[in-house]
Amino acid sequence: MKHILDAIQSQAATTEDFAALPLPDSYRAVTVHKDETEMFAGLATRDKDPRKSLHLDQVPLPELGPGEALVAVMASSVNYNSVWTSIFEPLSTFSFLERYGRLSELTKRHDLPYHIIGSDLAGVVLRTGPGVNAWKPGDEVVAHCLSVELESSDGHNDTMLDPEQRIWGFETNFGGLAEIALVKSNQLMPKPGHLSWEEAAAPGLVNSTAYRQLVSRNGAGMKQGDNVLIWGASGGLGSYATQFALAGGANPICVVSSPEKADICRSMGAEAVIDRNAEGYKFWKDEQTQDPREWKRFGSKIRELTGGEDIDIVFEHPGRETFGASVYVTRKGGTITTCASTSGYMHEYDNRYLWMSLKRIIGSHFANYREAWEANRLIAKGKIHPTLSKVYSLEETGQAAYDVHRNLHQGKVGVLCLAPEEGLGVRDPEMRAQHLDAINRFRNI
Ligand SMILES: C/C=C/C(=O)SCCNC(=O)CCNC(=O)[C@H](O)C(C)(C)COP(=O)(O)OP(=O)(O)OC[C@H]1O[C@@H](n2cnc3c(N)ncnc32)[C@H](O)[C@@H]1OP(=O)(O)O
Ligand SMILES: NC(=O)C1=CN([C@@H]2O[C@H](COP(=O)(O)OP(=O)(O)OC[C@H]3O[C@@H](n4cnc5c(N)ncnc54)[C@H](OP(=O)(O)O)[C@@H]3O)[C@@H](O)[C@H]2O)C=CC1
Repeated sequence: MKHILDAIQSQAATTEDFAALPLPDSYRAVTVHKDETEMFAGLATRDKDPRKSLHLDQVPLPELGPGEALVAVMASSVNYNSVWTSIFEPLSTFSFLERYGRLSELTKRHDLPYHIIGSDLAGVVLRTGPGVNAWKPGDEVVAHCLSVELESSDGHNDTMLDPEQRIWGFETNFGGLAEIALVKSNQLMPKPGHLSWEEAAAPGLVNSTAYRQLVSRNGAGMKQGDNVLIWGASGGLGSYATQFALAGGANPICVVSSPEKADICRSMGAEAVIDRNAEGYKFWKDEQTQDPREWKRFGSKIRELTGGEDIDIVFEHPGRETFGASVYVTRKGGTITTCASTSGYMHEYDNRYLWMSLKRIIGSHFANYREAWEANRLIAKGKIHPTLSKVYSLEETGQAAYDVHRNLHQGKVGVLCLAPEEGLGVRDPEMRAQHLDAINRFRNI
């Protein structure tokens, strides 16, 4: 891999130079193993430890197919989907690989006894397959994680609706937590020049998801002045949702679980912040029974912070624990938009508050290429910033995933893949200097 890294670091290598670089037969990648999917059987979710299930393996280079690209990965990031993969919940991701493998001769490549995970990358294109014209070896890129086949008419209005829609590195193999990744070329986007490799790799998945869920007309279609309730406002998704709300002239009401996280939200510019731990909300009296008085206490706190107004849009992802409260505190005609259920996917809410007050629940999942492109463009223009806190080496990915699983992190956790150290890959230092404080806001806290 050294000659690849040297070419990238030289900044002088041409497209032809990159195209002529010999590719290795194998490379290092973070994997889960098919024969270990039962290793945590009987343990509580919290006790399933990604450090035990994530391996760093030497794996063979996959064959390059039409419309695809092989990318040298300089840096990646940990997403919660990699936590799900590593604890084999809600189901083992090998079932996704087996299903994908049944689709065609080419997709059979993905059905292996190991799963290379990871749904973000920043790096350099090494090779492109037949039919790829928009990208060439040597291009510095980030990759979004939408993988689609687009053979059906269903996906041609909004590619997220393709019946063969998958999340790369979660429902496909050859993901980004590795030295080399295999992507479809329509996952590629230009790497923002003012960011280092690890900063550029951090926003991708969560930034695109938050963009669709909150801003896009496919999601909540946020507008100026909206009161937006953001759960986990300093976490992966929430740290971008908060920035979108502020940049779009809305009013974020940020929910977090510690004074440090509340401070980060304030430093981003949010004024209304709720520390759910300090307030001691108990939306569930026991495993089966919610407590509407606690929804009301939460709603009163929101009214206190907004001058008496209720929520136009709830940015939901904790799921079971918070969903009843989210539906309750939404104003008449308002929207609850959800993309996940971290605390449990069987939600319960009082439907009277939904139908009588004409509220809507919108399901949202990742983003189409255009939405991911628009979200990346905002990063490239310095309107939205990475929220990278801590950076680990590829060897330490298990610990990185453990931090996210245990909610010990802030914003995003990065992983260096081929990049030998942090801070490399900046091509526009002048622009970087203009945004340095914002870029570093989450670092080392
Ligand atoms: C970007 C980052 C994102 C995230 O982080 S998201 C968070 C992580 N992701 C998750 O937690 C989601 C993980 N995935 C899942 O839990 C499962 O993946 C799903 C629940 C989403 C789907 O379940 P499944 O069993 O995999 O697929 P089925 O579509 O339900 O198909 C199973 C069989 O059921 C049949 N079926 C589907 N709908 C119907 C229907 N309406 N009526 C009758 N049958 C139906 C199908 O055809 C198929 O059948 P046949 O097994 O024979 O192929
Ligand atoms: N469908 C999609 O396209 C996507 C789905 N997801 C899913 O969204 C979820 C969140 O992802 P991400 O933001 O990256 O994860 P993070 O862990 O980085 O952030 C989530 C935040 O939510 C808060 N939170 C967690 N549990 C609860 C709870 N029980 N009640 C209230 N708040 C809670 C925590 O903040 P605090 O403790 O400060 O309150 C936490 O920091 C995951 O389940 C992930 O799989 C993520 C991206 C895309």
